[in-house]
Amino acid sequence: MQRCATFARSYSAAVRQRRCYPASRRHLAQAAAAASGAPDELVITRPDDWHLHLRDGAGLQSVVPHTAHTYGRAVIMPNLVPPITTAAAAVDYRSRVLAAVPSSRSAAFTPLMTCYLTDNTAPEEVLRAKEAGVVAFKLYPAGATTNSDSGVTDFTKCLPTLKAMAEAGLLLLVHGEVTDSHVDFFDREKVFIESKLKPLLDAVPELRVVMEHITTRDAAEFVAAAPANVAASVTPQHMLMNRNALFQGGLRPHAFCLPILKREEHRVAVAAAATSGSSKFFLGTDSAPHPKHAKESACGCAGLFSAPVALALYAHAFEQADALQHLEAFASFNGPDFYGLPRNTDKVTLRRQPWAVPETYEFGESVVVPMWAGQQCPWSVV
Ligand SMILES: NC(=O)N[C@@H](CC(=O)O)C(=O)O
Ligand SMILES: [Zn+2]
Ligand SMILES: [Zn+2]
Repeated sequence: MQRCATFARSYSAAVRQRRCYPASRRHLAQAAAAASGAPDELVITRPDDWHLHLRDGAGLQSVVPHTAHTYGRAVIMPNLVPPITTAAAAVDYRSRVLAAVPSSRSAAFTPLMTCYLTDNTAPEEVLRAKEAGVVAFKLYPAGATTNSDSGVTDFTKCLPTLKAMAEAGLLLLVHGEVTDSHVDFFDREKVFIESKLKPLLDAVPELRVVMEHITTRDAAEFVAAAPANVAASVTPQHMLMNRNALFQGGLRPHAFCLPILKREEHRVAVAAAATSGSSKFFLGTDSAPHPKHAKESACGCAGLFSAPVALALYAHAFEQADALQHLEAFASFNGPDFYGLPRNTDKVTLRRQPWAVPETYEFGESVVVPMWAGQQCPWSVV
């Protein structure tokens, strides 16, 4: 709020001084930025998306180009129907993803595959996954989110497998929510940290763990204080939106994702952690497309499709926090460093050039409503 007021003031001052009316929204924004000393252009190392849902079939063809266009690599989530539970299935899925990459980016975009952890994943599967170039296993507590019915019911059943992962250098990516019906929906993440994540880390202290899509002050503080083998990915929606977005003038299915948006104090804490410059927090959009009709339903699916707009919105969130100087590390350095992979070497350019986010994008036979649909996004990826 404070920041918006400052912008508004400096914009009017700029217009007054020049005694003219800028011709376009871009000029308006640039005038405001110039008056506040903010940059109009950011050139950063090409980012990676460390948490992405691409689906399969015709939908996959529609969404892959949005990510391949901007990012060097993406960690591809395995929650298909049926889920990708084996190294062999991950290898097949990787070839379908690669076939959907536009030819202009085919040599430049690398999907990093994951496998879905179940109660029955054998330690040998971890070794096969390692051989196949799979980078991580994904822990979905059974029933916690979209397509998670085969998820883990009790992590102690997986201990030998988790130990094999630590030995092989594979990461564990965690959807950090409990599913007990007596736990308030908005407390699922906080309760998960105490009742599941801490015991898991005590049992396998050497395992590299990413707490995915953190949404609470509790998670931000937990990760910041944890040892160096624990990190977190952060989505644009959890930096920019609080739970009021779910009820703005009526029920808003396109703001529904899991973990669900939280109170403003949690948004502030998550945004502060992401923009702090700490190397423990990195970009993971959790872009999760669902057909428009599946969201606008009596029992709507969870997930925001952010791939076309996420990087620009992260820039917006970092600017709101006066922390644009930390955007590049968050988007392009902290993720590969944590995964033990090289950083990208080429660049992308963001320009202060507002654009109206389309109401829909093509999604197979259907359409998908993106995050920020119909709203102005102040930054563009050139
Ligand atoms: N984030 C979501 O709300 N949905 C994701 C699943 C997930 O990441 O939990 C999806 O696959 O649709
Ligand atoms: Zn999740
Ligand atoms: Zn996800």
